[in-house]
Order: sequence, then structure tokens, then C-alpha cells
Amino acid sequence: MAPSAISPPYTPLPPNGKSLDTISDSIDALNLLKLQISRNAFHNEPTPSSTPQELSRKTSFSVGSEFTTVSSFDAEKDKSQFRQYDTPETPQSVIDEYTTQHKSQTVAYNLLQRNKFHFNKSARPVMTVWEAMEKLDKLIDPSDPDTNEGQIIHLLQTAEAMRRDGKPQWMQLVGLIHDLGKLLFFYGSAGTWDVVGDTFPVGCAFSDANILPHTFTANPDFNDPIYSTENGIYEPGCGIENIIMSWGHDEYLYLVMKDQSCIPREGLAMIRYHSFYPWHSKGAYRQFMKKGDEVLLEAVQAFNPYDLYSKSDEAPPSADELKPYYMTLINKFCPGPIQW
Ligand SMILES: O[C@H]1[C@H](O)[C@@H](O)[C@H](O)[C@@H](O)[C@H]1O
Ligand SMILES: [Fe+2]
Repeated sequence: MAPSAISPPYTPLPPNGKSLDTISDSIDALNLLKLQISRNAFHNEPTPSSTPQELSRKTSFSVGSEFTTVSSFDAEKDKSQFRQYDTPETPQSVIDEYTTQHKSQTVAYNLLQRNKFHFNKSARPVMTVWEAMEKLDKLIDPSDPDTNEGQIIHLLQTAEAMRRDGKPQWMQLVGLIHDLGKLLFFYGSAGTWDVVGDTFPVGCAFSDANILPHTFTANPDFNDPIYSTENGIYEPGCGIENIIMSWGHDEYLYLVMKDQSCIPREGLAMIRYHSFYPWHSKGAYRQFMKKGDEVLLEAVQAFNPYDLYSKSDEAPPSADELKPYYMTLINKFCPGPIQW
């Protein structure tokens, strides 16, 4: 790409330099410029001193802490009605989905999927975020007892609830895209069991805090002499980002976005761990956290109510009406074609 094609418009600061809006716009333009340089490096030869990963890390911006304030859009909701997995009302299809998932997510399967992702890049489709949303709308999540809506509605409900609560733009964008990893279903998954549903670490004992924990007994790793121990292949305190999470839409979208967006680290954690309910909502697997991981946990916990409780919001949002607003966020944080 010619250097002129990546130059952002130059906005001079006012003489007194006091306009926060102007400064914030300049920072946004700078972030975008860094992202475009990073994209360039991603698609061409990276130089040894700046790998795509390093460049992507440099595009991250500081997020402040206001985004963690408690959600209020859900104040009137009866929360006991959500996530019922072991009751007479739980659809059999949901139970079947988890039964298959829990017997099939092994360490070996997980290593294979990561290998495929990293070494089969050219086989992955290229499209914009909005195109991905439209494609994904054809999928109804079979693991979810709380919604039968297409995915566009769920994504817009999540983002709109955040917007109503005054959450920052980067978080609204994360709400909008957080489930786009379910595109995996159309591109080489083994079924839906390796795409949707709650996630958990592999390579260590399966916690009873998981959904339908008895179904793990059919997993070949369940009786493995190492994988069946409490810490398995990990050291306590090794860091939550260093454990292998069951393969699915969370990990996949995280891998896609970490090098192709300027979503901050907290937002990437929301994407990567939003289905890790045993950790973020039940307190399991916390022995693997290292100093500093509390920030990630706090981010995922701030995200969770919007994902879960917006599913019962009245009046499904209109994608056509909301598209112009959300395109401004897409253009700011993950513009242009993405390699999925
Ligand atoms: O994050 C959610 C959550 O884990 C749900 O329980 C699951 O059904 C969905 O597939 C997933 O997107
Ligand atoms: Fe999800």
C-alpha cells in the first residue's frame, strides 16, 4: 500500500490545546493508522523488529475503568429464569449438544484445531464484519436454552443494552461481534459441539462447576493419569491466558481479532472468555490465574450481563435501522475485510 493511502486526515490542535474531543479524535486517528500499518505487516512480510503481534499490541489503547460499572438495563429482570440446564424444562437438544461436546473436547482435538487455524490461513474466508454478521444470522445456537433468535438479533441486543447503559464504544463493538466466531460452523467445524456452548480448560480435571459435569466421564481424557489431576499439564499461577481452552467460537474469534483489530486487551478477554462460565461466574479454575489476571476477570464479568440478560429484551432491534451507527464502530475498531 502506498504511504499516502494510509495517512489519516491531519487535524491540528486548537492553539490552547484544551479540546479533549480534538485530542480524542487525534488518538483515534493515530490508533487507526497503527492498525493499518499492522494490517499491512500482517498481509505482507513482517520485519523482524515488528511482528504483527507486536504491532497489534502497540495499537491497544488505555481503557480507564468506567466500563466496569454495574449494569442497570437488567435491574428488573428475574435472573433465575436463565441458564437452566438440568431441569425438566431444559430442551433435550441442549442436553445432547453438551453431552457430545463434553465427550469430544480432548487435548488432542484441541491441538489439532489450533494447528489447522495457524497453518491453513489461506483457506480462511475474507469478508467484512457486517458481512460476517449477515452470514451468521442463518445459525440458531443449539446449545442455548435462552434464545431462539438468529445471531444478528442477539448481537444487536447485547450491543444495544451496553449502549443504553452508556458503556464505551469499544465495548459496544465487542458486544456487537462477540459471537461472530460461530462462523466456524460454516468453515470446517466437526459439528456444532466444537463451535458453541460454554467453554472449559482441557489438559486438567473437568470441574463440577461446568454444565452437566457427569457427561465428562465419556471423554477419553477423563481417565488420563495427568489430564485427570486437578492442575493437569499446568502449574498453579501459570496465567489464565496460558491454559488451553476448549476449541470453539470464543478462542477462534480471539485469534482472528487479536491481529486484525485495535480492540483493547480487556475487550479481547471479553471475546475469549465470555463462555467460560465456570471461571467467570462460578469461581472454578481460579488457581491458574496469575497476578494481573484480575483485570481480565473483571472485564469478562462486566461484559456478561449484557450477553446473557439482553436475550429476554422486548422488541428485537432492527438491523437495517441500526446498521449506520454500528458501521461507525466497525470502521473505527475493525475496518475493512477481515481474514476469518
Ligand atoms: O457465550 C454463550 C454461552 O456460553 C451460552 O451458554 C452458549 O449457549 C452460547 O453458545 C455462547 O455463545
Ligand atoms: Fe458466545
